[in-house]
Amino acid sequence: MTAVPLMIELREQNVVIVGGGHVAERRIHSLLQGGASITVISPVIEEGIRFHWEKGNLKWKKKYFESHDVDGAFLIVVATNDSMVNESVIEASPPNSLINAVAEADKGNVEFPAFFRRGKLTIGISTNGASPQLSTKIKRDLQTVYSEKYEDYLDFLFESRQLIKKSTFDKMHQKLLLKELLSDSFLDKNKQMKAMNWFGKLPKNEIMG
Ligand SMILES: C[C@@]1(CC(=O)O)c2cc3[nH]c(cc4nc(cc5[nH]c(cc(n2)[C@H]1CCC(=O)O)[C@@](C)(CC(=O)O)[C@@H]5CCC(=O)O)C(CC(=O)O)=C4CCC(=O)O)c(CCC(=O)O)c3CC(=O)O
Ligand SMILES: NC(=O)C1=CN([C@@H]2O[C@H](COP(=O)(O)OP(=O)(O)OC[C@H]3O[C@@H](n4cnc5c(N)ncnc54)[C@H](O)[C@@H]3O)[C@@H](O)[C@H]2O)C=CC1
Repeated sequence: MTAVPLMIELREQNVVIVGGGHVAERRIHSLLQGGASITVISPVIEEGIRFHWEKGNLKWKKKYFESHDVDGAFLIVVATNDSMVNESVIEASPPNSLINAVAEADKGNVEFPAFFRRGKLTIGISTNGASPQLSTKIKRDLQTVYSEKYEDYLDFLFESRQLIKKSTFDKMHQKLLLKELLSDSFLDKNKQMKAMNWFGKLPKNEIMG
């Protein structure tokens, strides 16, 4: 069996992270980007987690895990260094909750891919648990191919698409035009501005507004 990639909306969802070590810190870094409502259960926490706790970005319960700690959780990150504790967290998890078991992936039902963002572009890599370090290596390779330039480029593609969709061009022409924007030459800011100027002047389809 192989896991299916999904992008997930976690804004204000209850996420419980059991354990406050290095892996928990890595998860927090990703989850805060999604606006999750995070509670960390751990007697001690890494500096990076403390930083976010002091800023009010997450809750911290300074204690050992107890089964009621995962009540009402949407996503649970099982990240202690004690396999017996990890086991009891999984057992206490509500039915249908998402579980990321960092020490034994098979015991959970969601995995975190290696990923990076360029504005609206997200590139995630998974090896289905075979080699997380290969994922990291591939991520570094792709970071050079999809450089910082892509951040503005994605905004350009987004805005152009809105304008093209509102134009009187038929669907076929719209699709062709959108495809043309994938030419590397549009990574150039000047070319983007010229194109936007042109798209802005296209007659609009009044029915679509
Ligand atoms: C299945 C998965 C489930 C999940 O955690 O979601 C999982 C599972 C496990 N990882 C383990 C070990 C390590 N993981 C890393 C690093 C990363 N691990 C990540 C994801 C995943 N790890 C998911 C699969 C993703 C995929 O298939 O690629 C990354 C990509 C993303 C992230 O963590 O955010 C992140 C890179 C961050 C980045 O660069 O972006 C390192 C290196 C390091 O820490 O520097 C080591 C030590 C070296 C080694 O063992 O390889 C162990 C053994 C633990 C033990 O020995 O006890 C297990 C448990 C098992 O194999 O069952
Ligand atoms: N998925 C991944 O990417 C990786 C997974 N791992 C696995 O993840 C585990 C955790 O790794 P690290 O974060 O580096 O460990 P760590 O040793 O830095 O942190 C462990 C944390 O668990 C907490 N803890 C221990 N007992 C607890 C309890 N009863 N209740 C609540 N919290 C408790 C500790 O206070 C500590 O904060 C490792 O044992 C290893 O098996 C390790 C590296 C990468």
